[in-house]
Amino acid sequence: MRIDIVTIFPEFFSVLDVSLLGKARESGLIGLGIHDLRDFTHDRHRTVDDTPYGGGAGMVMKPEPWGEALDSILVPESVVIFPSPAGEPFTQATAQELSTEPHLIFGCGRYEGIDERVVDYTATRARVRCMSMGDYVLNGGEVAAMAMIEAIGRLIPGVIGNPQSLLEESHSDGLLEYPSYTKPAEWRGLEVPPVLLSGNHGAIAAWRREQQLERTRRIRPDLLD
Ligand SMILES: Nc1cc(-c2ccc3cc[nH]c3c2)n[nH]1
Repeated sequence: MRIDIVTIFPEFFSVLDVSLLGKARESGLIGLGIHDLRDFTHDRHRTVDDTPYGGGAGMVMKPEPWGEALDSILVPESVVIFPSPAGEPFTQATAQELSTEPHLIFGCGRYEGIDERVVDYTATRARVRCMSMGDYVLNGGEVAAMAMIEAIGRLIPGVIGNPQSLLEESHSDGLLEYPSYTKPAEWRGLEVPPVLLSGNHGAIAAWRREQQLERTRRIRPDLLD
């Protein structure tokens, strides 16, 4: 997979050079390109925003720099993702779906957002997804893009050492994950559930499934609808 990111804060994504995704890049599993939107401006002040038509507070990102930036990286197979509080919910299912794509482009907005014509025009040349990370408002798309890149990247075969662990996490099967324990067997008067020390794998699997269902009912009943 190749991932390209367009942003006015390219340094924000330098963290992708380390940890899990850093290794995936070194091994060639993920190609990464980070593009400064201001490199696609032509005025002395490298202007990327202007006042909104129709009035209102704040500034809107100009379409021209976005058009040139996306022209420089877009191919018909691309999926262009615009983080947005007005987008469709990004879920584990979305991450799974996008992890099979050959090319993702993340368009990180700032200010009050990007001129809508950028979304409309880009949709004539590639698939466009406006995606929300949740019902709260960030100052820009970079944090959302970072979260999506991590959620997607870790699902790419070969990125995670033990793919079995992907099968047992929250949301991988539509339920919250079961509680986990490790040594010591007793800690500050708290003991590990005895079934986990029994060696009875059938009983352990049944207990874990029940824990998933109980947790999901208690914490996220909406997942059971
Ligand atoms: N889930 C979520 C996305 C955002 C978001 C995404 C892009 C921009 C650009 C300017 N403000 C933004 C906010 N907030 N919350």
